[in-house]
Amino acid sequence: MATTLHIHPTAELAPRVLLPGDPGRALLLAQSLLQKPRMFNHNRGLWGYTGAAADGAPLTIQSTGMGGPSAAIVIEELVRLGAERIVRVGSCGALVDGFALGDVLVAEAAFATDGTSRALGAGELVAGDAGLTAALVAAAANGAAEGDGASGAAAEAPGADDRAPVRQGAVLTTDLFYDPAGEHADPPPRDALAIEMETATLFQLGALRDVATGCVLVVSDLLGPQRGRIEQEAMEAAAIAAGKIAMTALS
Ligand SMILES: O=P(O)(O)O[C@H]1O[C@H](CO)[C@@H](O)[C@H]1O
Ligand SMILES: O=c1cc[nH]c(=O)[nH]1
Repeated sequence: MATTLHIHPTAELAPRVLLPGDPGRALLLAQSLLQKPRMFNHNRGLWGYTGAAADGAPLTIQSTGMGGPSAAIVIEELVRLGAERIVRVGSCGALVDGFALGDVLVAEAAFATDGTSRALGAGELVAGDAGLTAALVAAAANGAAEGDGASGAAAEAPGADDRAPVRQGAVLTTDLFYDPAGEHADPPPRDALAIEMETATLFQLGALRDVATGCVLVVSDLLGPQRGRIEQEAMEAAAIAAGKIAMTALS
């Protein structure tokens, strides 16, 4: 079996991959979405799994760890091993009003304010694959219509009826979760809906390596006018909903 310096496959890699940051979320998604999951990687604590998705074809779920440098290593090695379509299933902090904890957001582009994507040559804004993004939006809309998109927490939140069921737009990718300069080193670009740490790197590497990339995010934090942090149980339910959206988009 082919191997790489950091990802040491212990099962086949599927050509389509879900990419959470959190290794625990990789395990949760593997247990929730895959038939007969097998460990794909455990080197460096970056848990990954391969099994059969709902459509019967193989799907790999591989964690990146946190931040662009770790994500860039994992994505590069997955591509070298044969990954063709990759969807990040991440968490984010909403920067604007209108989100509730557990909402799902499709990131169609990322403002590259992190060092990794910039080192890879990203300009100010880097986009994901248009077809994969459209498939994510469609899958999220269907999931929301069936009550399976945003989490129950979002559905019960005050003002939930006023929100579009699926939000799509640009996110801000940054290097710092804890920023000593304040909430953010720079005022966030006005049209960034949320902040997170890996999407610009994923999209830039996708463009460089000719691999289709997309991103669906769960709102785990409210950083705009309203403040809050999601509970673990609600995070897990929303992550499974986001994972289903990503799996459907890759079908
Ligand atoms: O939940 P994940 O996918 O790790 O994503 C977000 O969560 C981490 C920070 O808590 C960063 O990796 C950020 O991008
Ligand atoms: O990077 C991140 C991820 C989740 N929530 C945040 O506030 N920032």
